[in-house]
Amino acid sequence: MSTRTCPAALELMRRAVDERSKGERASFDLLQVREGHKGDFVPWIWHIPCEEELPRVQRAAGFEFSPVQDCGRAVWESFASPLEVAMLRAFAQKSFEGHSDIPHRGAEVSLVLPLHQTCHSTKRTGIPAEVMDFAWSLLRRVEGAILEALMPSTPLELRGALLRRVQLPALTGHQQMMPSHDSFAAHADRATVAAYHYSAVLYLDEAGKDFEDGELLFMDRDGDLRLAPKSGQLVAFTSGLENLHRVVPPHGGPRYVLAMWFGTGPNGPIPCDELTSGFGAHVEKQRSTSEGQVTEIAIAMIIAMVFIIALAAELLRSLCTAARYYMQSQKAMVKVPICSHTSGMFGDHKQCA
Ligand SMILES: O=C(O)CCC(=O)C(=O)O
Ligand SMILES: [Fe+2]
Repeated sequence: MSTRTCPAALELMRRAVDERSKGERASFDLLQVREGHKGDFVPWIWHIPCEEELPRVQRAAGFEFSPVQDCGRAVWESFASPLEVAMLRAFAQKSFEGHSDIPHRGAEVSLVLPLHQTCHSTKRTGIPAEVMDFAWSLLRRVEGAILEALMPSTPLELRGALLRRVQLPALTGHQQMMPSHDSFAAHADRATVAAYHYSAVLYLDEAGKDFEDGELLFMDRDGDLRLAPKSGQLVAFTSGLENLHRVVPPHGGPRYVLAMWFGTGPNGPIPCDELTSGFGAHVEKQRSTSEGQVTEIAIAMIIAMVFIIALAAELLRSLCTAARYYMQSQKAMVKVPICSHTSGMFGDHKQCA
């Protein structure tokens, strides 16, 4: 069974989006609604009723799952250190901009891909071990934070992790955003991928500083709740329709995030072909670039060799000519006798050497 879309779930989501997109909507700052906050080093936690219809239609369509009993959202204001943020950003930039052979899909690079047991051998290309170790431990920390704040009833399994850059106007070519993954459209993560039960987003930039707008909006029935990204901030939420959300398009700079999804229950790892779909285009591009470079170098070497051979032939010819002249002049010098004339009592006398 595919872990991906279920048409009935998508239809439900479409209806919820229609219903919540009508008319003027009130808008509040999520962090101003301070229920559940206990102190500076603990997350803001909101418990909200679960949306039951989505899991129901997914189960009817044959998707297995462990029910998510407690729904909610949570925000950690400084979850990742500035060094961790800088490392993730640098790694994302490097992979998007072609300075490595890390597989990416448009402006997304998957961190889960190289760690996946069945994809591991074929797709572990170019990602430095220290980056993977660091990313892996960060992902485990996020998992631990979700377990603590949102209390799933069964252990979590990592089912997706994408480093993503959103930039407007969108870049073209191999760095363009994936239309199917653009988070500007209102959605519930679990409606688009049935195996996603908990979502988390780590922000690597700051709204109002690195870009304008770009807030995450939870589209609640009574209005929108805005969360303005801050560097190092983590937001986690249950992935059902209770957390229908969208991203306000940012302006004036790229907006980097690490988006992560976890699942409970028996789905198991997402099949390799689903995880790898669309990834790796840049690797191919790089290969063809390096093949092109090899051809160019070979042509340049052949031209240089022809030039050197012609030069050497010319040099040899000049040397031979010079040597011939020299030999001839030597011969001429030998053949011409050097004579001296002397006159004496017994007549003229000629003596040649
Ligand atoms: O970038 C964000 O703030 C949210 C991203 C998101 O909703 C998603 O990737 O599903
Ligand atoms: Fe989402």
